[in-house]
Amino acid sequence: MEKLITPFRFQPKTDGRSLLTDETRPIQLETLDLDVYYGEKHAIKQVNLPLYQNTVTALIGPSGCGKSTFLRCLNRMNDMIPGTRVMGKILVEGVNINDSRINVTQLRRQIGMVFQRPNPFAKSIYENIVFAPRLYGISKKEQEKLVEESLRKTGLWDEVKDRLHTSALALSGGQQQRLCIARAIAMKPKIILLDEPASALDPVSTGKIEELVQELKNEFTIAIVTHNMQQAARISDYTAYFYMGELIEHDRTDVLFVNPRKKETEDYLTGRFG
Ligand SMILES: Nc1ncnc2c1ncn2[C@@H]1O[C@H](COP(=O)(O)OP(=O)(O)OP(=O)(O)O)[C@@H](O)[C@H]1O
Repeated sequence: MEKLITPFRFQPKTDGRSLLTDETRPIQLETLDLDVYYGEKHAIKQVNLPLYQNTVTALIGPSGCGKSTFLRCLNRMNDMIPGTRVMGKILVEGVNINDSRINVTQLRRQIGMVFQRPNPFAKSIYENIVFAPRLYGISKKEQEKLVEESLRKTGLWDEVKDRLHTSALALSGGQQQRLCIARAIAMKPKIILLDEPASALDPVSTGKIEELVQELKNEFTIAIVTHNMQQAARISDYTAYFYMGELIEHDRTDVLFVNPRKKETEDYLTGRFG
C-alpha cells in the first residue's frame, strides 16, 4: 500500500471482535470499536469487523440499521456530512485511516466506492475512465491501455469499444453502473465499496453486476451493502448482519444463512421482521 502516513502497529483487542477468531485469511481492513454519531444519533455502535483480502463481504440488515453509514466510514465519505463524529479505529495494513494526518484523496484512490444510482460524469466513456488517473499524470498510451483494461474487466469492452468517445449518459443504466465500477478500478484500489449497486437495475443487469463482483474479488477486496438476501447469499463469502447500529453477527455466508448463531439473525433471515 502506498504510504498514507507513517504506519504504526496497533495491538488489536481479542474480545468483542468478529466471531471469526479462527479465520486464517489475511485481513485487508478492520474496524475496531467503531462508533458513528450524527449529532445525538448513535448510528454505529462499537463495531468490530474485518474484511478479508480478496473476498466479498455483504452488509445486510433492515432499513436504517447503519449499513451505508458503516460503508461510508471505510473511505471517510462521512467526513462530508456535517455534524458526523467517527470514533474508534479503521485499520488498513496497520494504518488507522481516521488519523488526522491521513491524506484522504490518496485514501479514496485505494478504497474506491460505487453508489446505488449510476453516476457517470457527463463526459465520454473514455473520459470517465481516464479523468481521475490523468490527474496523477499518465501518458496517452497508458490511458488507452487503462481504458481497455478497465472496460474488459467489467465486461463492457465489446459493448462500447466502437463508441468510446460518445457520451456515457447514453448507456443503459446497467452499462452506466458497470462503467462506474470500471472508473473505480481504473484507480487500482485495494478495496471496493459497493452501496446497493444493483438495486436500481433490471434483473439482467443485476445478474451482470453479480457476476462481475465474483470476478473482481480475485483482484480486489469487496464490501457490498444489499437489501437482497438472495444476492448476499449468492455473491458473498462473508455476511455481516446489522441491527440498530450494532453488528449482531458476522460469519461465513454459508454458515450465517444456514445456521445463524443469534436468534435475531435467524428472525431477520426468515422474514419474521425487517
Ligand atoms: N446525514 C444524517 N443525519 C442524521 N441521521 C442520519 C444521517 N444519515 C443517516 N442517518 C440515520 O442513521 C441511521 C443509519 O442510517 P443508514 O443510512 O446508514 O442505514 P441503512 O441501513 O443504510 O439504511 P437503508 O437500508 O434504508 O439505506 C438511520 O437511523 C438514519 O436515519
